[in-house]
Amino acid sequence: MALLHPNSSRILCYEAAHQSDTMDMTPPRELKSLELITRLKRAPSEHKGSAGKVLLVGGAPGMAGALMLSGKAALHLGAGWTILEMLDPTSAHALPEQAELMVRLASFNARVQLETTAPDVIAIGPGLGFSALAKDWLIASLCFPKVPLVIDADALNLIADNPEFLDLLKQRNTAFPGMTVLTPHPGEAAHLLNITAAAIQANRTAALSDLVKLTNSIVVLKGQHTLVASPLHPVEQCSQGNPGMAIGGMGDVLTGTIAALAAQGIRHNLDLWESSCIGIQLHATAADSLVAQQIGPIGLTPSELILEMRNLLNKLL
Ligand SMILES: NC(=O)C1=CN([C@@H]2O[C@H](COP(=O)(O)OP(=O)(O)OC[C@H]3O[C@@H](n4cnc5c(N)ncnc54)[C@H](O)[C@@H]3O)[C@@H](O)[C@H]2O)[C@@H](O)CC1
Ligand SMILES: Nc1ncnc2c1ncn2[C@@H]1O[C@H](COP(=O)(O)OP(=O)(O)O)[C@@H](O)[C@H]1O
Repeated sequence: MALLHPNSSRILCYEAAHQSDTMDMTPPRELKSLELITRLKRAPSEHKGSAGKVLLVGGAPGMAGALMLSGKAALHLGAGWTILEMLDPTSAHALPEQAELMVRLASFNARVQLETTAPDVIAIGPGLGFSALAKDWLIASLCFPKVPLVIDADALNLIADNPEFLDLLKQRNTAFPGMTVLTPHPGEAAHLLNITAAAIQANRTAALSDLVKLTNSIVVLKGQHTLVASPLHPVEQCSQGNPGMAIGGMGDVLTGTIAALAAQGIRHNLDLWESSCIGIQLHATAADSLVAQQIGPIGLTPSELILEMRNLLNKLL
């Protein structure tokens, strides 16, 4: 399994180091977060400011779709405003099929842009790439105070490759505990821990615990039976979900979903941990619901999942 990795001695050490943990480890608790959705019920007087402003960063050339999917998810899961900071110049324009999204061309003044926009939640990573512009936005996001921050995809790879970004992440978590969530798939988790995806999959609970220790963040380890934990919360496991979700863009949708829930949560008494847990379970439950209607597993799309999440959320209010 993991022994094919060029750095196989590191993996052997990793697996050996976790053998005793594995034996002692109690199984993760089952994630049961959907009852929290009632907190999102809106008072008759609420306005878009109550639902919060989500700013999403990513969409480098060739991957604009990733950011659009996150944006569509944020919009349909209830964010008051959804702003896309798009890195691809040819895609940074209003989207006729989703005119509600506010699309901007990301430029090299990320810190000033963030200060001017004053988002309630930032999410960074879907299709972000590894350019100097991507790094500028990641640094500015990590340094932006107080608001919940969702870190996904290439933003995780940038943190894995640049120790100074990991330091910024830790400083952020010291100053604002519980305000940052990372959503790696096993490939990104492997990059962060400098092991293989196979080693992550061989002991997901131990890998998650190492990711929490490494980053001091809330961490969502995606894949079959997604796991979530934080420095303050033991591991919980999502029982829902299915292989119909194995399609590019599904993770981007989760990122936008968590961001939208966290933005509403600010005025609806949901913290980032709770918003992340709801997002994970709603995402997987919606996929199961679509498969039960024969919309998948084959050919289930992230865009269809967004609409099913909206249905479920409104049913559970
Ligand atoms: N429409 C678009 O523009 C899309 C753009 N995307 C972007 O493309 C970039 C690359 O991301 P990708 O995640 O596609 O590719 P990556 O190369 O980052 O990761 C894929 C690899 O991760 C590992 N992996 C992932 N999930 C796993 C699992 N459940 N079990 C075991 N191994 C697993 C596998 O080794 C797999 O080959 C990101 O910026 C992403 O946001 C993707 O989100 C797909 C959609
Ligand atoms: N077999 C599976 N069972 C349950 N969930 C899955 C399965 N395959 C993928 N998923 C879910 O789909 C999503 C895929 O995310 P990710 O790999 O980041 O996609 P992308 O980067 O292409 O948007 C995650 O939420 C993951 O948990």
